[in-house]
Amino acid sequence: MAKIGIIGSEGRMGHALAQAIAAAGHELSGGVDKGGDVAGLADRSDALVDFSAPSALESNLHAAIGAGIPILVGTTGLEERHFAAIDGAARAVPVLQTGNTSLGVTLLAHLVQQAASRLGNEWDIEIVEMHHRMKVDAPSGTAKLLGEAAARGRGIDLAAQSESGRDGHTGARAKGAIGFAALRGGTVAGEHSVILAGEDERIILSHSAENRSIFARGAVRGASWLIGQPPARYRMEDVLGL
Ligand SMILES: NC(=O)C1=CN([C@@H]2O[C@H](COP(=O)(O)OP(=O)(O)OC[C@H]3O[C@@H](n4cnc5c(N)ncnc54)[C@H](OP(=O)(O)O)[C@@H]3O)[C@@H](O)[C@H]2O)C=CC1
Ligand SMILES: O=C(O)C1=N[C@H](C(=O)O)C[C@H](O)C1
Repeated sequence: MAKIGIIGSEGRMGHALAQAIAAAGHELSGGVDKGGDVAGLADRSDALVDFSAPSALESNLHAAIGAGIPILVGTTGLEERHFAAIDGAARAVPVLQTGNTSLGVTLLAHLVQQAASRLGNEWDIEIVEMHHRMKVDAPSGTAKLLGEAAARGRGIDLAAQSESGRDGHTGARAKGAIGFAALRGGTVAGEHSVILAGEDERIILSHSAENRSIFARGAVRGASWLIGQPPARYRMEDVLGL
């Protein structure tokens, strides 16, 4: 049994995570939200799980380092400086960062990488996602993760070849681009489709999250797996043995 602390405990994911911690037989060591004592939470936890906001990331990493415990970062909307901070923290403690903690999306990313590597760049890749009306970042962390998988398969740099936010006279699609489209509405937990569009045919690889429990279960599995691992940066693939 592990003592797991939640950052963002009063949020949608925080509530789902509290249930998943109990269901897995672990102990909830406590939770913090904006302005809370994250260092104090880290001191009484075996691992931290962060589903909060990018602005909280650096103090969360410091708290994990201060207590010498692992941290799983599920927060999305992260930028380059956040990834640099994660790399730095991973020299001191085990850190797992992912845009999606579910088994299904982790496997989907593998399938996308394989499909992209086998099909030439005359096959256009578009990633479409839909989430609930309260989501604040776009494209979703999962869409970016799937885009990275497709880019790895193609052997290209995603940042240099992504197209998003098309509007107005955009001109023709650039050959080899990976496109993103984000829809928002209702209470959708998470829908992602990777469309590989070729001459006269399309392959569509999709994942539907029916509720947040899949993310919560994956996060609990990831956090408990991190305990006892040496300091490094980990991925959900490591946890799930994929
Ligand atoms: N990786 C994955 O598998 C998944 C990732 N996510 C991501 O997790 C994040 C949270 O999602 P969700 O639960 O829906 O969002 P919510 O807005 O429902 O919850 C966020 C929580 O974080 C708290 N918070 C905000 N700022 C801070 C801070 N500086 N320090 C500590 N706590 C803070 C909020 O508190 P307050 O209200 O006081 O601001 C709130 O309780 C998002 O980035 C989302 O994209 C979501 C699902 C799955
Ligand atoms: O904000 C959400 O709700 C979700 N965020 C993650 C993302 O940005 O991909 C994961 C999931 O799709 C739900």
